[in-house]
Amino acid sequence: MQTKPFRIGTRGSPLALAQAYETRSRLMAAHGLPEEMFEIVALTTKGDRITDRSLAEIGGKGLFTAELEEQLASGELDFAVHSSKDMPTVLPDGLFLSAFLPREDVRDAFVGAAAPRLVELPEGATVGSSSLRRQALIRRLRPDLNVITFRGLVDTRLRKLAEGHVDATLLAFAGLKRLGKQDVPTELLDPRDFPPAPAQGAICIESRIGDKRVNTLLEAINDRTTHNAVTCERAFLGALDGSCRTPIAGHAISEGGKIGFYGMILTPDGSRFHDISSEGSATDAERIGRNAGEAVRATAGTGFFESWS
Ligand SMILES: NCc1[nH]cc(CCC(=O)O)c1CC(=O)O
Repeated sequence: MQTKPFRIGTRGSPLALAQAYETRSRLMAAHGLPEEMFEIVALTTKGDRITDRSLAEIGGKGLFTAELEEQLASGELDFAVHSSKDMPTVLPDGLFLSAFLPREDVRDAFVGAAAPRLVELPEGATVGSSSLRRQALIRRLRPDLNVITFRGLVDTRLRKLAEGHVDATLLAFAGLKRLGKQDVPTELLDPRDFPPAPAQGAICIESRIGDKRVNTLLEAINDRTTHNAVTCERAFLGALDGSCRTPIAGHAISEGGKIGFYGMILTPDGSRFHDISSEGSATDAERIGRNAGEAVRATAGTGFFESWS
């Protein structure tokens, strides 16, 4: 008897679709299944529809995931493929992140029209970015620059750059690579000066807790090292992220059973920041991240978070 195909939920953006296709290919290879066993279902989310305001303004990360999660919970979809970076730290009851694909390059890419490197931009040049973290990190390194909010699909942003709306922009290198645009960056930013967003560069799969058929399928493509690193980074974010208005960076490297973590919070103007390094056993990934978040929160004090809101 022919089994029903798995229904894979995704956003409809070119990046999201590329990520869903990559997931399907890995599942086909891991299980020797034909393409017909997977049906890709693309949904338009609220985050995709509203492109003229910053995410923090319109309600944060859940905007990209709510519709997919409703259809997952109702059984309309079997699993959903996401950029881990876009996932809220708290998921709806009954859903979990069941698998992570091997992580892509975590670095932010600088795309400069006026100069190839961030440090070489002329004084007062305009940089477009939608991310509070990137905006704050740019201002920290280059307080003279004019940083503007700049949302939309990768192609839209690159077009606006080409048309001269801005002198430079920043994008995740991972996303550019997945779109075949690895040659677009004029500089790749060092994660020590420019730490990435928690979970940047990692594709995750969300499914129903207790759905044995689906979770067994997904387990085969889970990358343990990525799972550990992203779990640590998300725990850091979870310990800090009350409002989604705080610029937060976090990067964990998991290797040989160990995990090393570096995290940072900044004021939106980049004038003040607190950072933390910690390490431990990879089996403690979640605790290492959460402890780092609590420690940095305590060092910063409540005044730090209230100083700009
Ligand atoms: N919110 C947008 C988003 N979510 C994930 C990525 C890139 C891919 C990734 O980090 O895995 C991007 C685009 C960007 O930041 O340039």
